[in-house]
Amino acid sequence: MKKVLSIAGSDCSGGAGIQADLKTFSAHGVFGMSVITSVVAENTFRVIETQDVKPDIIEKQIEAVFEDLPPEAVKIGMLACREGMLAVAKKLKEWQPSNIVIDPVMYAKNGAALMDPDSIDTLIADVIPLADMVTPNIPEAEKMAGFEIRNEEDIKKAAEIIHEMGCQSVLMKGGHSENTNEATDILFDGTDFYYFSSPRIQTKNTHGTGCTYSSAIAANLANGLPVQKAVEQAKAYITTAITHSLDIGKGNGPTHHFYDVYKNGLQEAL
Ligand SMILES: Nc1ncnc2c1ncn2[C@@H]1O[C@H](COP(=O)(O)OP(=O)(O)OP(=O)(O)O)[C@@H](O)[C@H]1O
Ligand SMILES: Cc1ncc(COP(=O)(O)O)c(N)n1
Repeated sequence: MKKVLSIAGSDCSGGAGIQADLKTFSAHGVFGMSVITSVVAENTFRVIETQDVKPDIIEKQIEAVFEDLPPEAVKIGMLACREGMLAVAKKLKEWQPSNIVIDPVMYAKNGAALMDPDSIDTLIADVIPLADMVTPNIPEAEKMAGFEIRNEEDIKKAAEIIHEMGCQSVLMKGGHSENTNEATDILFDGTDFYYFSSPRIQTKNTHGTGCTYSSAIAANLANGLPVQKAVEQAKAYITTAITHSLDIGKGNGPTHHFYDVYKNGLQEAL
């Protein structure tokens, strides 16, 4: 069985972060592992408080995983602060895993900050260059690229700027472009642009979509799929997981991760 590691924050309400990542890994038939960077007291409608894990403990968790169970892919989610980013970058440079997928989490769905805005320079200089794929949503891409994204040309321009930061590919997620009937993501591999579209589902229950999507991509890469196929199948998975998302909690409910969701997603992708 392939092994996949998530380096991310803990969402005690189970919809996003490490919890979403591990559910996604199980649904993809890979062995999931976790390095927790921050403990977030949050639920479907608010973030109460976060406590960042000490950089030394982040490093030791990574050491514990890699010296014993080296993963075939690594997904990186919430990195709250500069010190945590540097700890992760240091250990990944040391262990050099394949298939690193980085979801540059900056805000929760309700707008609460999950990353110190002052650490964006460290994210760009020290973390992004490690990535085989970076998966920003539109607001995150705007912060990274440094300009407002208004149309498809802007999305492509931002993808090129982010690619220049040293990652192998960039997947621009279109979940936030709410004035269209489609949810379209655009992958840039440094040469070509590839489009992945699904019908836009009318639901408020999208807590954890970004976490789930990047984890599904990492699991697919670990299972040996080439990059475009990994994204295509992850797109089918997230679309089905949103279609069957759960109307629980007072805010944005979570996506659904039953094994049949993966099977259905795969069938839709084929
Ligand atoms: N309402 C929707 N219907 C269909 N697909 C969606 C919808 N919302 C998001 N998606 C898809 O879900 C995936 C995650 O994209 P999204 O932009 O929501 O990520 P994110 O912003 O990082 O997540 P979050 O907002 O939860 O932090 C993308 O493939 C996107 O196209
Ligand atoms: C610990 C943690 N990590 C990430 C997110 C964002 O989740 P998403 O972008 O998938 O909705 C979150 N709300 N909490």
